[in-house]
Amino acid sequence: MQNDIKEILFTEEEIAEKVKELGQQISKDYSGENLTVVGILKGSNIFMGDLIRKIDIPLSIDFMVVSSYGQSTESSGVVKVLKDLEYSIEGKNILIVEDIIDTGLTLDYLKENLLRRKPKSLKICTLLDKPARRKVDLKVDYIGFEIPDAFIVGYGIDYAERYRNLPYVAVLKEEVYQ
Ligand SMILES: O=P(O)(O)OC[C@H]1O[C@H](OP(=O)(O)OP(=O)(O)O)[C@H](O)[C@@H]1O
Ligand code: HPA
Ligand SMILES: [Mg+2]
Repeated sequence: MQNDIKEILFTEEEIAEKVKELGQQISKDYSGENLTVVGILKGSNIFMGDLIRKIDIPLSIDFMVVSSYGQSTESSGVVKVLKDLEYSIEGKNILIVEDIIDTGLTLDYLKENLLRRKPKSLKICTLLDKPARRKVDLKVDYIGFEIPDAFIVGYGIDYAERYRNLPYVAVLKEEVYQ
């Protein structure tokens, strides 16, 4: 696994520090409010688990499973919903948690989809933001790190379902997928 890595962008320690900062900011911003954190699986699995343990106000969690990359390093442009939320979000403050925003197509679709369900508010938190590849305009409320235009793996993020268990965020060697 490690042999396929070109460069580590963020170590376990750097990620932990950033997640703590994000958790503190979110706790402050939602203090006294209800909060439902919606994780977008599978990629957000590890980030979401770490983040909610750094948020020290009462909250609920729910998940959606969506996929658009499959076995590729390019978005198919079609967001497939494999599992929907369990609960209604009407009248609730919703915080979407993503691992990475790349073209923005996944979140553009999800935002529209969730707004139709009439939440009280809808915000987005992502660990990684790759603005160079954006295809749609998107407002992101909480960003961990901005990253360069390269294919990323680790800390929940995959290539063809592999590398999610790497504890750091890294750039995958091009020869692995070319
Ligand atoms: O901004 P975009 O170009 O839409 O890319 C971001 C999305 O792509 C990845 O999901 P993927 O479809 O790979 O599913 P996964 O979370 O199961 O890996 C990632 O987890 C985001 O949800
Ligand atoms: N790596 C893995 N999955 C992704 C990426 C990436 O850089 N961008 C969008 N989905
Ligand atoms: Mg993926």
